[in-house]
Amino acid sequence: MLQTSKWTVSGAIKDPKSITAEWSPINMALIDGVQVKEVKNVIKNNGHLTEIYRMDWALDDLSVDQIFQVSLNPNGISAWHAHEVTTDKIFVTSGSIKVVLYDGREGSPTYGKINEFRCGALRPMLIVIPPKIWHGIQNYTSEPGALLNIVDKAYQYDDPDHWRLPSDSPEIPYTFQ
Ligand SMILES: Cc1cn([C@H]2C[C@H](O)[C@@H](COP(=O)(O)OP(=O)(O)O[C@H]3O[C@@H](C)C(=O)[C@@H](O)[C@H]3O)O2)c(=O)[nH]c1=O
Repeated sequence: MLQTSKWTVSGAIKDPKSITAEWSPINMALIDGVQVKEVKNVIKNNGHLTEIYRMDWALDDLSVDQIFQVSLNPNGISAWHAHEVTTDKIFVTSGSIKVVLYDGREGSPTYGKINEFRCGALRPMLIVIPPKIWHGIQNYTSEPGALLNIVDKAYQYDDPDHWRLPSDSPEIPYTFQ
């Protein structure tokens, strides 16, 4: 590196690499079984179109049994959720929402791993969350946000496939800031 005269000041720290050439965070090795399908908005004269889900993306061979929407108030947090047999396919459709995953499956090759995605209108993507993966969402903006959840097993009113942990559970090595 070219030696230059001293120009920094005490305490200055040089940035490490933080992003790949495809504009993804560098430490984003996915939890085993998690898939991400990034899409691009089609901008039209009168707005834009965004594909949410296609069977021919061939992400898995699961059916679509139900789609529901979750809105998240500004600065809202909804965490932690897990399902034993249901796969969540989450797509943030408005605002910007952080989607955080944690692999608590003992024996998994990515046991203990966290994935954090910032997604929404600015960076549209479908996140496939296999069963038994803990997940939480945070609207870290002051604007409303919403997501669609495409599931392969519809919500069972009498016996929900849904486990919860508090958003600040020490069991999951993640802190919502
Ligand atoms: C999922 C669902 C819930 N409900 C009811 C059950 C409950 O009284 C109320 C809130 O449901 P939940 O507690 O599951 O909602 P919520 O706590 O927002 O959980 C949701 O958060 C996102 C991030 C997820 O990952 C999903 O697991 C989904 O369950 O809505 C339905 O009527 N239909 C449904 O399809």
